[in-house]
Amino acid sequence: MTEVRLDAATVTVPGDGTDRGPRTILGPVDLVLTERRVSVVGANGSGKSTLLRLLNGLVSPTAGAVTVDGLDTVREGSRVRRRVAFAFTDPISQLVMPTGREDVELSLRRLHRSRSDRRAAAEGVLGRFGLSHLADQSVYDLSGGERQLMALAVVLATDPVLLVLDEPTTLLDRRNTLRLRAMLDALPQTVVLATHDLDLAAASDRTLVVDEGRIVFDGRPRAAVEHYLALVDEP
Ligand SMILES: Nc1ncnc2c1ncn2[C@@H]1O[C@H](COP(=O)(O)OP(=O)(O)OP(=O)(O)O)[C@@H](O)[C@H]1O
Repeated sequence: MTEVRLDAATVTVPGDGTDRGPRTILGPVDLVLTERRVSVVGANGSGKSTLLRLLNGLVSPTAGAVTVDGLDTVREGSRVRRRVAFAFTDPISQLVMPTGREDVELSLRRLHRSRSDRRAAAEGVLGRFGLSHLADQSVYDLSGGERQLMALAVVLATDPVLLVLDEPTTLLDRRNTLRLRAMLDALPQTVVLATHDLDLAAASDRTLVVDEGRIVFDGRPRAAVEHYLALVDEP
């Protein structure tokens, strides 16, 4: 079981040189996450991505601490990143190689030094995600949904213990959303995801509602969604 711990984690950004001074965009947040599926909901700009980015050290807390299985995301950043995969909303920012196969192989370079081992392992990963037939197609020629699934295969290739997903269904149609949900359901990994898709949020074990940089609700998904809807419906 993976444990994510935030101890008074706070993110303050410097002033922008105008009249705005430093601004706390998240926190302080105290959390211990051990559930297999955690979702994060909140309005645009509420701090969801910032919270997610703390989990693999993409953002460092300016005060407090974040640990994953006891590893500090700042002091032990590279060890944390080997355990925590992060998938961005837009898969094209994840796919850096011309084809999915090359991208999966790139992910595997640390695990498999020999080129032939890497090839074989990549084939296995692509097969596992039903993407073998798209492996050699330019990533720019994939549909949005195919690209999203390919990006997930790339980050999951190294078998991370925690998968962090920032709005994974934003670019997907209903069919691909359902495909992605089925794929997530089958994953053994712990998943923390931010989403505006309230059905997806409700399918988790625990939901956090973020508002203006604070966790304003933390609990059962259905109750969290109701809390969030009441919040956004306020005049
Ligand atoms: N590096 C930064 N410097 C200054 N402000 C930032 C920085 N990163 C985020 N912010 C601000 O912090 C707030 C929270 O941003 P964040 O991306 O976490 O929100 P979000 O809930 O993920 O939003 P969305 O649903 O629109 O993706 C926003 O007002 C954003 O402009």
